[in-house]
Amino acid sequence: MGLLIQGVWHDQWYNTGDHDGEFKRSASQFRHFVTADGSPGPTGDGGFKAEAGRYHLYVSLACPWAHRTLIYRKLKGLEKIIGVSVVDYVMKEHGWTFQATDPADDFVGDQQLNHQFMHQVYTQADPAYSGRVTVPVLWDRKHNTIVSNESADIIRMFNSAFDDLGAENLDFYPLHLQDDIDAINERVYQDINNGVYKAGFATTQHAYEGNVRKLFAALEWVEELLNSRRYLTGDELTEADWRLFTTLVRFDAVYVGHFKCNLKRIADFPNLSGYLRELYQMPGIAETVNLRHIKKHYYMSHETINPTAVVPAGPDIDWLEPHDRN
Ligand SMILES: N[C@@H](CCC(=O)N[C@@H](CS)C(=O)NCC(=O)O)C(=O)O
Repeated sequence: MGLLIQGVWHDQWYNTGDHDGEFKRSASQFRHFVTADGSPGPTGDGGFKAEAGRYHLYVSLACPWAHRTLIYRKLKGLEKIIGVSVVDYVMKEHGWTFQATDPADDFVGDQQLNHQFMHQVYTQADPAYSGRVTVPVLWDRKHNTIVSNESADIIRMFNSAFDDLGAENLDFYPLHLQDDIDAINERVYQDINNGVYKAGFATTQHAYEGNVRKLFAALEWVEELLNSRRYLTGDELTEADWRLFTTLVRFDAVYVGHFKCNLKRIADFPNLSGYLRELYQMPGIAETVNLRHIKKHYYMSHETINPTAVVPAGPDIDWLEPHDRN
């Protein structure tokens, strides 16, 4: 794990020392938007028009943020027009790499730029880049640069910008639900999506306790919401659900043990566990979930948390068990 400083790679772990043992996620720096006509989006510059074959997505199958973008690429039917490159699951002194630890993973590699390391993709976009080298990244082959390294923005682009190019007619951010989605996203992001990291990367008891309690209070809140609602905002499946899904699907396999989020498992919440299975069982979704990469990534990459890099065998989860939600 490391970062780029003025385009030079430095191997260093997250610094929690300046924040009382709290993990602070840094803001994404490439914030342009692909739009149907190339006009500027909510942030960044214009000039990124939706075109078949022009954009390429870099992901880790382990990463919950990158996973959102893979789900959208699948559900919106964008696989033929947006290529993808997958990094290896081990992220250590070189950060994300394109060298497969397991030779059977022939899908690991940089299909677009042929680099060895993800940080080279960043320095190709900006030779003086300073900051973390994160996935996902949406690459523009035309301008030879990064459009965005913010998953929340990339899924909004995938949701609508490619609709004239034959994308599936599905809208996960419909106008009438946008306020509800934004409000739910905010708490889910702070306390659940990022909450598991804030608990897991905390380096003081105090920081850990505060974050793990908030996380479980938020899970109880969602459990309660799902008593009366099929999905987070009601009857329609939206962006809010997919953003929660990628954390839930990793929870019992990784966050309970590795990140010490162990007050309960998702399996112990009747609504959340049925809801998780319902989403998992939707067409195309299971193909985006690689629990081998997920488990190996966390347990083998975070040396300060799991120095032996031993990966636990369980839990044994039956994803295809009926979800009983209707
Ligand atoms: N805000 C970003 C966060 C992405 C992110 O933090 N990705 C992690 C992987 S799960 C990463 O690449 N971390 C590498 C690092 O921080 O050095 C997004 O949602 O796109």
